[in-house]
Amino acid sequence: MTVNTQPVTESPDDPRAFGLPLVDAHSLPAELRTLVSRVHDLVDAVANTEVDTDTLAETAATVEGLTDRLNVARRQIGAMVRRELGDGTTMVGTITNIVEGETNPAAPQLFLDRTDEGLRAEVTLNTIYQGPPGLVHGGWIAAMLDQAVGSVSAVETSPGLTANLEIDYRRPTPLFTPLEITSWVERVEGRKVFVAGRIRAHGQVTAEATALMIRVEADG
Ligand SMILES: CCCCCCCCCCCCCC(=O)SCCNC(=O)CCNC(=O)[C@H](O)C(C)(C)COP(=O)(O)OP(=O)(O)OC[C@H]1O[C@@H](n2cnc3c(N)ncnc32)[C@H](O)[C@@H]1OP(=O)(O)O
Repeated sequence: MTVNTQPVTESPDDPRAFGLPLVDAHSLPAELRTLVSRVHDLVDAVANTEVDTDTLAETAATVEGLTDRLNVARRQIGAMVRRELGDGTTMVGTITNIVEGETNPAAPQLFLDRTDEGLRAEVTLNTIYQGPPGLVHGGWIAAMLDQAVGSVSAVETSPGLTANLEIDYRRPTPLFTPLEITSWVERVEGRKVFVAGRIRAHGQVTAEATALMIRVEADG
């Protein structure tokens, strides 16, 4: 049996949650956010460490114990989070989303916010997201753009799934550099939402995406 003892707001009536457990981002405990951030740093430390084997073995045992401690109370798969955007509107997504999820230490925490054109985020990536030396992995570039175009479609129309995603890699996307990610809706035809997005580093476009999102309705 799993028990969730965290003091979070349950709001099952938002149709964008598809009947799944939904919490408001602002009600997540500060302690959880701190833990996520510390583990994010831990992943980077593990990925890059050259310490001696005794330290490695001790650390592995410690981490195993911590994992067991946390696993006594797990969220339901698909649990959702609702975040408030700068203009007061809200966005709903899975709480462990690999790009944006508040509780996911592996996520780069790409927090998109509303602009006049669509959505925008800024993020700086470290070697956890490395593909070629010093550069962001192409799959991660696609993942961030998928998130950005999927989210703008959800915010400006209603939630949907990516049917098609096309990426043009224009220039290498550097690590340890602020990246600006933007997305916007180009047109809507019934359930089909045609969207686009881009990533810029130092003001120069490094990648561009076009995508087709298909809006889905909650059952019942
Ligand atoms: C569940 C929602 C969660 C919400 C979370 C919100 C946060 C968002 C952030 C998340 C961001 C991350 C996002 C992710 O990671 S989403 C995860 C990755 N995507 C998927 O897993 C989707 C898999 N595919 C499907 O489930 C189905 O194919 C879908 C649902 C997409 C459509 O199957 P459905 O049976 O419903 O519809 P339909 O087949 O009648 O097609 C409808 C229309 O679309 C046209 N068409 C279809 N495919 C293509 C194509 N490839 N190119 C061009 N056109 C295409 C088709 O011809 C038709 O046109 P028309 O004949 O009407 O003119």
